[in-house]
Amino acid sequence: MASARSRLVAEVRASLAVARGQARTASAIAESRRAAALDRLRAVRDAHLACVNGLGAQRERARRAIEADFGAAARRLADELASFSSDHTQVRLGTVSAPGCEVVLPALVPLLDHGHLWFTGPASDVDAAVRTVLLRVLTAAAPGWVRLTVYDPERLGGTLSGFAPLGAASLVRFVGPGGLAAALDELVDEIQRLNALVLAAGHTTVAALSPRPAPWSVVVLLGDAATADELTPAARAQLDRVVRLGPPCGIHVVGRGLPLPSAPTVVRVSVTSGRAVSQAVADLPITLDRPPSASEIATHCRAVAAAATSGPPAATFEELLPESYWTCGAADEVSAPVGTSLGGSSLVSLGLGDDPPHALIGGPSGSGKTNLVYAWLGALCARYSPDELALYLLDFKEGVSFARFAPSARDESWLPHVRLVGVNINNDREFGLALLRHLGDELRVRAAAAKRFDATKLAELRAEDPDSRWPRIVAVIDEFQVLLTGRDAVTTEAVTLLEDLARRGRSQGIHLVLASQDVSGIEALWGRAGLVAQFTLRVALPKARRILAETNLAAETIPRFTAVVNADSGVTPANQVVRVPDASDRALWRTLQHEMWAHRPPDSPAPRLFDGDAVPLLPAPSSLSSSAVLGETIDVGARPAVFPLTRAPGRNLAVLGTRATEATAILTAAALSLSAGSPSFSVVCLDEGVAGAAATLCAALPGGRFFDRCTVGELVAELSAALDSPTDVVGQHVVIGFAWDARPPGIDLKPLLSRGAEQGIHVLGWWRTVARLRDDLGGPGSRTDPIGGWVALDVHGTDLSALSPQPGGPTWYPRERRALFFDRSSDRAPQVIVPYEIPADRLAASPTALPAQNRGTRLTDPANSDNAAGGTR
Ligand SMILES: Nc1ncnc2c1ncn2[C@@H]1O[C@H](COP(=O)(O)OP(=O)(O)OP(=O)(O)O)[C@@H](O)[C@H]1O
Repeated sequence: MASARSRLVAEVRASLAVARGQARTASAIAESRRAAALDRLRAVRDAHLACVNGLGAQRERARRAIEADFGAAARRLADELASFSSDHTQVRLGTVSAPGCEVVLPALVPLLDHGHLWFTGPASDVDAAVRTVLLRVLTAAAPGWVRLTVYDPERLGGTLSGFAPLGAASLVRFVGPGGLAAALDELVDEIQRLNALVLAAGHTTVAALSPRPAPWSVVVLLGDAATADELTPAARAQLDRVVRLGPPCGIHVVGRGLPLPSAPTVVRVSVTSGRAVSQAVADLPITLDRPPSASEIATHCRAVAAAATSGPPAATFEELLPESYWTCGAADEVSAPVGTSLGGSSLVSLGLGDDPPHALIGGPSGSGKTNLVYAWLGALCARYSPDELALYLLDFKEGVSFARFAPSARDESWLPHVRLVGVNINNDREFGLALLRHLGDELRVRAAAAKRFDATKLAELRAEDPDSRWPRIVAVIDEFQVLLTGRDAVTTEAVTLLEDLARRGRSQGIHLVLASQDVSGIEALWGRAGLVAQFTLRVALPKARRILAETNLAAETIPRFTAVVNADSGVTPANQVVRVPDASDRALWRTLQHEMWAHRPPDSPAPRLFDGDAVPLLPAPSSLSSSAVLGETIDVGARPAVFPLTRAPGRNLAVLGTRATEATAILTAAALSLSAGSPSFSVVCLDEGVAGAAATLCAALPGGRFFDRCTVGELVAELSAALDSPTDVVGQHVVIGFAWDARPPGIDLKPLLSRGAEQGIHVLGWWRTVARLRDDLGGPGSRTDPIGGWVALDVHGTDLSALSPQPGGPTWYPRERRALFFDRSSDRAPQVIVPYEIPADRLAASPTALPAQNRGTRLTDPANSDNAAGGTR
């Protein structure tokens, strides 16, 4: 039993030993596996760490690379933007910076050649931004290539006063309140002209043209709610056109406060307190640049103006004059400098001869046309003697610009070259016509002489006929368009004469210089291509329109006191820009004129001066005359208009109209001039208003008899009776009748008017209406030939139809101190005359005059045939 137990114990023990062994083995295996797993874990951990470390370094490298690229790109962009801001098409408002980016970028908005810039916000903030923009634009473009038009109705330009120095180069213009519409009209005109130019060249913008034909025009509109009223619907439509069509033409609007139409070209910027925001810079907050101070602006603008007009100093007027006077010959041409070239110091001359033969000068009022003409005339007259050059000077504007060349009460000298001066003739177009007729006559004289000598041009005529004087004639007509305004006989004849002179004057040495400020004047010519083509010398002052060729816009860009001179009909390549000196100084001119006057040829006549505002004096009777002098004709010779009293039927004269002073002057001049002959006179006065003048006249007439309402019947009866016994009439008798229409009823003038003249009894009478004269002739439908001549005052042309050869009457609009005279026996058409003023000494009582109340001596009394005073009847 024990052994069994022992065996059993042994067996258990052995089993337990085996089990323990097995457990130890399993444990050792597990331990070694755990160790291996731990090793693996460690290795993985190490590898992970290494990987993480590598990735971090890599990421750091990548981050650095990205940052470096970003910095470089930002700097590149900043550089590009900076270069943009010096490009004139973009304008810098301030700066923008993106979050997280240390680089600050310029805030640029497009303007020139792109669009418009419209600000909103408090006016003072906006105005500061506008000043920044304008100064930037002026800085970016070449000097002279940006022009400003400023509409600032509230402060009358004060908001942008710093820009005023640009005015010295005509680069800024301030438009006053009320001027907006006109300024917009001008801009639209300009767009139209530039568009035509651009389209003609096959482009769409002026920027595509080279050279650029016109500077940029920046229109600054500083309006507010109150001034918005000035934008009438028409002005609004024009503004709309400027906004839509301006940018391709270089015309841009900048401003605030007006309802600017929306268009893709308008960049809007909202401004407040030094900050701004605009879609054009992605709505990023803009920090506006510090606005320039007024003094900074002024300094800069002065520099721009100076640069735009820079160059060596311009010649003075004295420098245009030669060292010795009158040394040049005019056989081939007359030529003289008018200034120095822009940017240079060489003198630029204007010449007239075979080519170019005639000149057109244009420019708006105040642009310097007259000054240029003075400069040219001074330089010409100093070079050519009066035998070489003759001047005819006419000025149709109100003013006396050429009067200084004629003698006056203060200065007896004259410019010896001047043959004729017409001033204040704006209402006397007839005087322009008279000059053209005179030149036409001269042309015919020269053409006949040339034919005799077989000469084809002036140089040949002068060579063939050295003993005669054939100066070149230069006729200057300022504001000549006045002559061509009106569809009447004056215009028609003037155009015909101009055409003839322009065509044939070239070879005969007759040259026309036409000046005008008015585009319409040039346009009046423009319709006559043949005429304009002869004016190949063109001179365009700043802003002159239509003087140069259509596509030549040089006059738009030139500064003040310069001119584009072009001797090839205005085509662009022939442009020469000249700086014209101040030649208007009176003292300088007086010295020059005195010097030349002192050396004038001994037979040099004083020029004829026609002053439309002056009243001519009745000339002294030169000879015994049988013609009545009525007034001065409007012509070069200042001839008196005369009405001969021949013994032919109808040699009676009617003065018609209600202007008593002028009617009296005409009748007085007629009677006094006739008194140089040997007629006897009766003076009839039927209007109390002129009784004094009539009595004075009567007293001045040798043997004059005076009749009034009470006695006129006796005179008419006496004269009518004399008609029936012609042998009773001795010598010539003239009845001067004041206000015939006021005579008492029953006194019939018809026999006297119809049959008197052939028997030596002439009636020179004043009727206040044409109808009353017609009544005295027998009523409507009666013959008017007893009135051989008439002088119309304030009577309309149509009223004169029965007395005039033109159907419907002459074209006549009554005007002060002018009358229309027609002599049936000699005139084809009536002519305008100026009634004379009667010198007081001509009205001194005649020693042979009868007392006023004396109506005595019988006309038919042979004892009175020599007009000696006789006894009373
Ligand atoms: N080159 C110049 N230098 C200095 N002053 C000048 C010059 N040209 C013109 N002026 C001055 O400018 C003013 C206007 O000139 P001017 O009378 O010649 O102009 P305009 O074109 O004839 O004008 P308008 O047609 O109204 O008569 C005058 O006072 C004149 O003295």
